[in-house]
Amino acid sequence: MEIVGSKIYQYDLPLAWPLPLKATKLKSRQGLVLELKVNDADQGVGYLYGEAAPLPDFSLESLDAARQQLEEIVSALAGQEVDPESFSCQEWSDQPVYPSVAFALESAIGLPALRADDMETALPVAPLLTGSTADMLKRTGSWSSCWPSAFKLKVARGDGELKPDVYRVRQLLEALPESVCLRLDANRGWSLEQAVEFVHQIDSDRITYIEEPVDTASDCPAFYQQTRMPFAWDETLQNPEFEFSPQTGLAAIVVKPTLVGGIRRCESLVSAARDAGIHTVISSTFESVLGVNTLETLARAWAPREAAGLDTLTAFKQQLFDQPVALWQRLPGAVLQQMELVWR
Ligand SMILES: O=C(O)CCC(=O)C1=CC=C[C@@H](O)[C@@H]1C(=O)O
Ligand SMILES: [Mg+2]
Repeated sequence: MEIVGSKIYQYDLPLAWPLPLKATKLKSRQGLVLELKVNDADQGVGYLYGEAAPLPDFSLESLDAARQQLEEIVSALAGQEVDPESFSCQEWSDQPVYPSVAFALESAIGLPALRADDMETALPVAPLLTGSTADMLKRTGSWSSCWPSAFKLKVARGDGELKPDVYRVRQLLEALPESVCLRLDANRGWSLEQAVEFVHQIDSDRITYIEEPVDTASDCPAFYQQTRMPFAWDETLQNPEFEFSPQTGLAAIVVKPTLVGGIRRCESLVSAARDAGIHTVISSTFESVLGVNTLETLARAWAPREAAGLDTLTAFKQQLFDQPVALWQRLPGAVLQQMELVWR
């Protein structure tokens, strides 16, 4: 496949409420959309898209740095032949490629090769509960479709106080059918003692796992030993030096390509986890609908039966687009015009 041309657009989409991250409350979400014009021996000329949307507080690269690196790599790719099945963007840069940039490039080029034949069967998703306990109970209380296997919610957001989390989890478990579990995410917000104490105060049988339960990752095995509560890795995977090796008590890896890297890096983590019998949850980072659609394709390819962590579009007041966009087609003019063309 030949890269015939490329453009980079920038979006700025309002969020439905200020999104609490670590230090920041985000009112609008910004990101880059890469458009590649390609010529494929079988398909002819077409358009492929990728999204680079570093998340403030979570990504190490800024939007400007991502944009600059994306420009450098697409310049190097102009007129070049690439193999969608093995394309690795690191081969086109002297610098370590930022995760968000690798995700944009490798998903734009590699996604057609990963698309499953069956894109119709619904992908299971673990809905993300946000806001106050009342907001969460309102959402679960008016649940009208099939119950998911699990909901996800954040814990350890207070100032070290365990009580609010304990009450919230107890209330939710009481309100939900017995068959529904919770996935909790502490984002490394607890000490080992706090995490252990928390588990002792809840009905741990209906907690699938706690993502990053403790502030010191090397304490995870001790956490499991003292509680028998499975844990999952998210932040741990974001260390570029990280190499997968299974640990007792590790239930799942929560893979966020925008924060971990491109298809090649994520694929190697997913396959190492699979070999070790560890679950993979593909998860989003508040990307636009374009990025979330890409992540859905990856989830179908890598972990089709696992409830994916893709319930983040509800945070947007307005979506980049509402209609399905066919592969190889150019995005409609009205969608492109909503964004700023920042490079061509
Ligand atoms: O993983 C999911 O189910 C949804 C996404 C999600 O929870 C997150 C996305 C990005 C940053 C955090 O707010 C949070 C996480 O840490 O997992
Ligand atoms: Mg997490």
